[in-house]
Amino acid sequence: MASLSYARYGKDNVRVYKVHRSPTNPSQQDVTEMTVCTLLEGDIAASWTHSDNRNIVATDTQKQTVYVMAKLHPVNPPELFASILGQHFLDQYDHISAAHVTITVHKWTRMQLDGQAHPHSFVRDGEEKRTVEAVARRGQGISIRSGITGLLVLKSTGSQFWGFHRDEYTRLPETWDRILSTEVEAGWRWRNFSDLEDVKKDVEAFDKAFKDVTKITLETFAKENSPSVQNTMYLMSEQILAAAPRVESVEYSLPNKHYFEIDMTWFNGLKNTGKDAEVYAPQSDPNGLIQCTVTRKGVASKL
Ligand SMILES: O=c1[nH]c(=O)c2[nH]c(=O)[nH]c2[nH]1
Repeated sequence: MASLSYARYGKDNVRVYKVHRSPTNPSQQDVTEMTVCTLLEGDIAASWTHSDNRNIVATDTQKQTVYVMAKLHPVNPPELFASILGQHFLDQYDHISAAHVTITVHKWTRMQLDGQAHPHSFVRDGEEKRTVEAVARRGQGISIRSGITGLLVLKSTGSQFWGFHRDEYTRLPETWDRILSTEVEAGWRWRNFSDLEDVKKDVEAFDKAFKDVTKITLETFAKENSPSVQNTMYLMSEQILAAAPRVESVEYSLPNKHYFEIDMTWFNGLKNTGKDAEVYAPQSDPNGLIQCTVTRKGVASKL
């Protein structure tokens, strides 16, 4: 017969905004906007199997908890706030065995006006998001995966793709000069944290890693004469492992967003391919999709 083999539940898309006003100058403010998801595991099966809701911490309660924790605690870095929330659910509810907390941070960059940082005006200067997935599991500490998604980049030259396998299915010509564009999704997993205090001890590492990953990703993308998306993402991952000692593994997922040359010889012999190519057709689909996980030596890998 049937048995419930896995269940978790919670509130998704909890939108939260928090302002910090300087105690000495209240118009000098910092803001954070994020979207939070909480999912709880534990002794909850009876709700599914026997209509018994006694152990169900309502998803509304989980949402109210997010608001209260955001009021009582720092929301930055998001890795810390996710850990505080996760640990709270374990401390508050004995029958909950694991709390999954996912945070997506939305960019608000301080405006620069006449060369001056404005005290309380911000601009959305990019759609890329900082992300965190934390799991607080009773007796097993806190595991954290940080990430960045939606970072759209393009280079108009400095990318090649040749020497790949050819057979009767192959049509793609080799190229020594092509456009390369992708929407970066990167993730980095931290060595397990024994508890919330352990997270707090390393709290500066989170913002540093996010800055380092962004810089390494952009610089490597721009500077390398890329032989393939595969090689470029590996070089990025290696540098991140070197820059962030507590990071155990790095994951990249990179779509290859193609730009096709357009043959215009039908129009009075107009040359627009090869070295004459200037006008291209950006493709929305299909796209290549290249993924990897690069693990610090000595840590078990999945390949
Ligand atoms: O960098 C690339 N890797 C591939 O595996 C591939 N395949 C393809 O058609 N173009 C590319 N580009």
